[in-house]
Amino acid sequence: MTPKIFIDGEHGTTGLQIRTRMAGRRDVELLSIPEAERRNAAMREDLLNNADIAILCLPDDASKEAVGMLSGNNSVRIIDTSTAYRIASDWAYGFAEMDKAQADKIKAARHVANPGCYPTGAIGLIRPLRAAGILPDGYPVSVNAVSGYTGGGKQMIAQMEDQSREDSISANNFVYGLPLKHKHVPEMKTHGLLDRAPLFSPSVGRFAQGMIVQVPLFLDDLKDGTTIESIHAALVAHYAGQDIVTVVPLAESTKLGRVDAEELANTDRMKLFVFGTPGGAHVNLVALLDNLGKGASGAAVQNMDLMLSA
Ligand SMILES: NC(=O)C1=CN([C@@H]2O[C@H](COP(=O)(O)OP(=O)(O)OC[C@H]3O[C@@H](n4cnc5c(N)ncnc54)[C@H](OP(=O)(O)O)[C@@H]3O)[C@@H](O)[C@H]2O)C=CC1
Ligand SMILES: CC(=O)N[C@@H](CCC(=O)OP(=O)(O)O)C(=O)O
Repeated sequence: MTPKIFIDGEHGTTGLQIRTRMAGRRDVELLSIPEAERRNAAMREDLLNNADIAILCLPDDASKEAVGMLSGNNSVRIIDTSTAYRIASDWAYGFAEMDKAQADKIKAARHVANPGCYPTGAIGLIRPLRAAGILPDGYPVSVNAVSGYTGGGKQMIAQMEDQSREDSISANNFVYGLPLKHKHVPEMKTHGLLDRAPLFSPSVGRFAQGMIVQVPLFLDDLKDGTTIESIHAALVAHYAGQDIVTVVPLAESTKLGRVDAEELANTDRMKLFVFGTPGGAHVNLVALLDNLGKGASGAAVQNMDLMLSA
């Protein structure tokens, strides 16, 4: 039988992008709710319970409510794109490339938590270095990032695009998360295998989709003998055989003068770079992705496909 998929929140930013990615697919049947009924709880509950996989594209509270609507149902599998379950031990974390066993965990899981956009970049850079023993216990990790404004969902899109609104945003680039308590920090710490919470400073630019995540490192404070080449080699080994997450060769990245945050917009891929000078004191790790691609909707469809392949 053709598996039935219901996207709860299908008329929002992430939901719409998932729907677009599924358009034309004949191997799945999409259950749909009319836009005007998107908050009709009885209708949602019915559709949720009739799906084989429910993809939740809702704010955290509404996600928890949807999971509650499925509490008596032992067959529906869930992919949640919110922050609600990303460090819950009974949910599989939906970052298939984060280590060798993760894709199989996602395949077998009933409940999958889709990663946050910024954590996808940060964990993608940090976890391989923790696993290889290069990034020692206690290292004070900083994560600096810029996102396209669709990362803020329907509300921020309207604030950036409609300057007649009372709450419009006129800045072309702004830093936020200033109290340093962003909701993505616990997820970066847990799945980045860090013993100290990273210092995370996000920002938004006046472009719709795209993201750069940077993790600067002091080589002297890493495992003895670490070099730009050994860091790059550890990332290359970690992502060997992957095609969605790739590591840019040093010979290529050393020639670059800049990295464009929009380069991977409208793709589901992520590129990792290691910048610095051989023999120098510092390296800067950079992840490039689309906040709505590998950072959200692309990852959700990848996870759905893994679950359907079980
Ligand atoms: N945008 C991004 O880049 C990313 C987003 N995410 C996560 O994905 C989830 C969705 O975010 P995003 O698509 O950006 O948000 P949007 O605000 O664009 O869309 C959310 C959708 O959910 C609907 N909704 C809100 N509350 C309820 C409710 N109680 N019952 C039913 N429907 C409801 C909204 O309807 P209404 O229009 O009526 O408000 C809207 O259609 C969030 O948890 C977000 O954190 C994850 C990674 C990246
Ligand atoms: C630009 C912007 O506002 N971005 C969002 C994160 C987008 C994302 O990844 O959302 P979830 O973790 O909720 O899934 C923020 O900083 O809250």
